[in-house]
Amino acid sequence: MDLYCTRPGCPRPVNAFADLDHPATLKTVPQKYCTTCGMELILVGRYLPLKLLGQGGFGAAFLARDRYTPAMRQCVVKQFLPSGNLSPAQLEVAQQLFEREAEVLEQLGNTHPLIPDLFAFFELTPPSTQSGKQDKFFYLVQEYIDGETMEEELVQKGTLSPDDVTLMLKEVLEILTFVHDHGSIHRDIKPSNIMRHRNGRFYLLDFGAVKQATKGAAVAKSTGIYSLGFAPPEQMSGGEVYPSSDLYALAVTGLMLLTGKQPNELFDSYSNTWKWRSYASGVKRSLADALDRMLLPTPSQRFQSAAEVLTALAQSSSPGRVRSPVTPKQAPPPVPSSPTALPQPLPQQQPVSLPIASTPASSQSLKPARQRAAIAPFSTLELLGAAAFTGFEGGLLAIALMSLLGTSIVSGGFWIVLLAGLVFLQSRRTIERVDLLITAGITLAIVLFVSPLHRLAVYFASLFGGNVLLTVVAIAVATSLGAIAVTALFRIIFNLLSNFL
Ligand SMILES: Nc1ncnc2c1ncn2[C@@H]1O[C@H](COP(=O)(O)OP(=O)(O)OP(=O)(O)O)[C@@H](O)[C@H]1O
Repeated sequence: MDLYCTRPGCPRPVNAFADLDHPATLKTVPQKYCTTCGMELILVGRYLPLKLLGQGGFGAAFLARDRYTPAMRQCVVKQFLPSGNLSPAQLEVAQQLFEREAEVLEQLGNTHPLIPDLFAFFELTPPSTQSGKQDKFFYLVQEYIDGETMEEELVQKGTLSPDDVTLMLKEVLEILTFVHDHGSIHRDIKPSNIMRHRNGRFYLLDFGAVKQATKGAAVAKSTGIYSLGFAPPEQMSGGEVYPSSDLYALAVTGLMLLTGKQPNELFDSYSNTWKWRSYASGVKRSLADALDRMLLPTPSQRFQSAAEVLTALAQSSSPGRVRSPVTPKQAPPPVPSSPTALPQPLPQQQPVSLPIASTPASSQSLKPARQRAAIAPFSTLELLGAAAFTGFEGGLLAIALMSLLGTSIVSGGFWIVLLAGLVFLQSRRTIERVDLLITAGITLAIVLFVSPLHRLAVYFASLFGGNVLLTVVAIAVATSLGAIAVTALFRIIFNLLSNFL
């Protein structure tokens, strides 16, 4: 079994322990330590971190198992890990936010089925890697939701259907009704904080930014923790936030899922309106109108509760033409180009900012979601497959071009341009998987059946006594293997470097 070291910056966090493959040893072994940095791996002797799930503004999240439950229940361990050089005041505020997430999960998660349960909250003080010092890490263990965030779903699907979006909105609105009724405001609703479980139910995650509202008034001063592009004007300006502030962010989330576009692409700053309807078809009028009302700039103009939106959505309305958007009476927020949680003024107007972690995982999360939505990252297998294809094509193109133009600068130039074009098309995922096989098959057939294109292979076949078909295939396979080897070598070097740097 592999255990993941949770010490921030550990150069080799993955530790393999063959003895832990035996359930009896796994249950009874007192502790395991990171072979690189000496950090204890079994957190409080109970939780086994297996892999890094992601890294947000205030910490890292790990998939883990609880060895004190009969089925070694899966769970998520979140570690408090504020990034950057924080002043003691900033650190305290950031720590308060993390502790608040634990408190809210304990209150809300353990009573609502669609908010993750809190399992544990503890701190560890392992010896630091700098001699004589001690580190201090805070951990929060919560229920693991086996599914995908809406952000991940958007990456795969491009857009979601209006019915799917309505389903998501209804479930999240039900959860928000519960959250608001309990005097809290989530304040960070966005696609990456909504998860669809494999059983189809939607969950609301990440209560790190939640704000307890004053009982009765149901308003709270903004702490300035929000996600750009999703937060309403009152939150952006550091003013009071309301239940309708969450409705605004939920509506932006809905637009993003319906259109596959980023908030800044949908917000027209010239007319101060959200212009999204032309990007989404088949949206029922009741849904479109509800979204527009949730997006009004003044909190009092919006629906006043999640329950009101649910009622509006329940009203039947036929698909087709929808009314034009409601014109806001007040200037909406400036919509920035990247929907990322950013540092802002903190509670009681403290001039404190909380920078986001600058680790590789976090910098990935800082990329505009659209880039990730457009092109999914390549797995190692896909990368090697692409290398095999490029090498194969490279071999065939070399035979064809040299047969036609000889071994000249012109044929070399053409070869490079064609290969670069193929690599570009693959990098954009314009051609992938079965397209690669079809393209390789067609190119092979053309080179084999158009005789001027395989003159070079005829020459080699006569030299070595083989037949033309085998010579062509042998050259293409050899260049394909060469490309795989080079790519694998670069991949290994890249992995090694990223472990050390
Ligand atoms: N309870 C959970 N169950 C399953 N996966 C989870 C759970 N909580 C978090 N995750 C996964 O871990 C990832 C990181 O979560 P985390 O809350 O630390 O950061 P984030 O939401 O990506 O960032 P930010 O703090 O900027 O909102 C999430 O994107 C999600 O995929």
